[in-house]
Amino acid sequence: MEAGVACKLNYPTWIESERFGRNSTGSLRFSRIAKQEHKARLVVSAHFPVLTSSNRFRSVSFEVSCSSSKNFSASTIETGSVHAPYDEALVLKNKSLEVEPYLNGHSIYLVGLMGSGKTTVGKILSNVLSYSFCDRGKCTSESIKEFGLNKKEVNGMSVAEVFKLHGERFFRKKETEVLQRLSSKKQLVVSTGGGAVVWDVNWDYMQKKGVVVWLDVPLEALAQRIAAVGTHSRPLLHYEHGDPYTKALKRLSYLLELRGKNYAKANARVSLKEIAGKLGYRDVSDLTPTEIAIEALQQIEGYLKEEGGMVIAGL
Ligand SMILES: Nc1ncnc2c1ncn2[C@@H]1O[C@H](COP(=O)(O)OP(=O)(O)OP(=O)(O)O)[C@@H](O)[C@H]1O
Ligand SMILES: O=C(O)C1=C[C@@H](O)[C@@H](O)[C@H](O)C1
Repeated sequence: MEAGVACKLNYPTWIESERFGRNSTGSLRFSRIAKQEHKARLVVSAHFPVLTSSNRFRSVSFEVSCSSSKNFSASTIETGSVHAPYDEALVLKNKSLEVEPYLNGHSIYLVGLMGSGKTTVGKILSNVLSYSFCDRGKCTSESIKEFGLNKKEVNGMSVAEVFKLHGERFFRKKETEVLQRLSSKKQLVVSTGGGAVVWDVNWDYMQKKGVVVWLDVPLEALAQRIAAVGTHSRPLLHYEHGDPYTKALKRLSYLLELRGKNYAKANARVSLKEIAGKLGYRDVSDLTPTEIAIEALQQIEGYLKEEGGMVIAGL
């Protein structure tokens, strides 16, 4: 009887469809009752190892035991292993559902050096949380019509042109105006400019109804990303000489020295080095933007739990 029930229930399929969470290692137990025939209860205990960059599948070892309404003592009917895929979209969704009650509508402000992924990760977070995404003022929500201060244009000019014509200070003032206007809104994910952390007043605006999250990416990885797309749209890199990678690395090192203590004031820090270490990856470039977004939610949850939930003024 037991083997027959086990075959019908196809337990490797459950293992693949169950939530494994994103712990780097651990174990799970779950059971199903087969209504047909002898009302048997099958229990699967699964143990899953650390993820490695070379393999985004987990080799899950399992033990299946079975008991029936007539015979309560469980007997092991099979042990073995299956390859369970790591479904990052599902993990992200589950994490967002866990975080939502703590977040309670707080906006998320992403800060970090240029190229750190504020736009890329921000879009993923806004989708999964159903928040409006704002790239320095331009928001996806129709109800928020802000002055545009996004990457492509400020009053019709590129950021590079604004820096050239009006200077950095003018740009920063506009950035502050945008943050001030966004500060009264909830349910936003905001990708801020790399230098937004420098002016104290911006912190008051970001933290009024928001949690500030620092995307902490190693300088070499940032320089690689920027070199891949070119430095033309990032005016602060134009002060340096050399090939795009060298220009980016030099300027970013200088900016980090200047701003490091400001980024460190963020409520939550997402360190790519730490995530790569936890997941057993050799290099931060192995991390997907979704894996980074999951860690951001994890860090936000940690911060809000520590703060006793909804402590941010006005919520
Ligand atoms: N996790 C990642 N892995 C690899 N490339 C990434 C990752 N995240 C972002 N990128 C790439 O890095 C570049 C910069 O990303 P993005 O525009 O999201 O950063 P940003 O912090 O908004 O930058 P900026 O402040 O300069 O506008 C883009 O080309 C993007 O595709
Ligand atoms: O680090 C900075 O100061 C900047 C970063 C980019 O996001 C742009 O907002 C602009 O190039 C300034």
